[in-house]
Amino acid sequence: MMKKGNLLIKNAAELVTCSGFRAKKGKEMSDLQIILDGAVVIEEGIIKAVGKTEEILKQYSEENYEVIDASNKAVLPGFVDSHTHFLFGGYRAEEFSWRLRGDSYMDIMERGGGILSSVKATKEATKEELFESAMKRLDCMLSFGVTTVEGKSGYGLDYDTEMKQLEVMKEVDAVHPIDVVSTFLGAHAVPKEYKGKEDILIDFFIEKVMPDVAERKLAEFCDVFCEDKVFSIEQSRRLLTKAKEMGFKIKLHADEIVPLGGAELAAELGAISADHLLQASDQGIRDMEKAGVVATLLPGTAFSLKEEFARGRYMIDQNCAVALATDLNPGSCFTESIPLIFALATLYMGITTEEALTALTINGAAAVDRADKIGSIDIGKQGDIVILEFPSYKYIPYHIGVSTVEKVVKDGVVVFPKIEKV
Ligand SMILES: N=CN[C@@H](CCC(=O)O)C(=O)O
Ligand SMILES: [Zn+2]
Repeated sequence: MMKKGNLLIKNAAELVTCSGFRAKKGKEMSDLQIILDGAVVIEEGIIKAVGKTEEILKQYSEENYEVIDASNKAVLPGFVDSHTHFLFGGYRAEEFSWRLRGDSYMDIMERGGGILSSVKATKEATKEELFESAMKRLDCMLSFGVTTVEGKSGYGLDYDTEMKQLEVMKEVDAVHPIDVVSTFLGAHAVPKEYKGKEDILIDFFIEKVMPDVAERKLAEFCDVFCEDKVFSIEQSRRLLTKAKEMGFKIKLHADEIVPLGGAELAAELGAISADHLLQASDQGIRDMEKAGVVATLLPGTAFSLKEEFARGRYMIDQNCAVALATDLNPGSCFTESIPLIFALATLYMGITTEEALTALTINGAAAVDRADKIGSIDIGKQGDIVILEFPSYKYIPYHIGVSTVEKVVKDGVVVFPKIEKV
């Protein structure tokens, strides 16, 4: 059980609350609900009061709390990185250089590399090795202000390795300050022996793996790589429909490389989010808006694969709720960097700084179905807070690619920088 703190943060130049308890759509994404000279009180890890410093100090005595003076600093909700594959064995640096020389991501996968090479390395890795490397990646994310992360299995594709990934994710969640939301992504790639027999693999997940994952509560979400030459719309529909019956919430890797209709399927099935969406159709975007599916965009991946970015501006103008995430993985996007995501979203996707901040806080929370608990500085939510070294959130994309985070608070406790006792 992580420690829960009693903390009072006062004199914040900007207290950027991002206030809300559900995903923000379209124009709502620009409304950050900022309190100038703001203060926030956290008791037992939960936000108790939010307001102007003067008002808060009339009601709450500083001597009952650890106090942080945030003069000349902006205070924001902790970031929610709602799409990652942070737990994996091995690396694929060689593949990166193949891509630089012109090989495509899908070609590398077709010839047995890509995801399948991470599957091999993850099968070979011990639980201890997976744990150690995952903890290191989460430490890096924490330094960027991430307080909740979604993590997927999918580098196993067999019973034992999928379970191993999910079990280690649970162990990491128990000891690391960042909260981990787990997703079962068994249907992430097709091993050689299942080529042309994808339906049999889907049956295997439905019958043999998912019931145990559900019973052992190893994952909250079920996801699928719905893509040409991976899993079809029909196979994805079958898998996710069963997943819903078993109590999983659902997500899709949708319309990343080919416009297959993944966005439409996400809306039809009532998915919590559809992710990537580089090739999502106008109809798919309209369907997602109507069905309230969060569009999770991963600009780091488009950048790393040298693809056109997803149409973030258009989606927001169509009144969608957009989230942004790193997609940290060993292949298509090996980065934990929130500043990089901010830079790409604002400079290349036509997304404003305000919208990007919403996309990484309350909408990230909505993408993991936790908008009632995290993603904003509201009374009753977890005391997950980021303090910048600068007086305004506007410095985040302006200081290009560099972290502006000075302190991170999780459940009312300062967890970054780590205070080493001497
Ligand atoms: N596109 C599919 N899956 C991952 C990549 C995983 C990998 O290349 O290892 C993604 O979201 O980008
Ligand atoms: Zn992914």
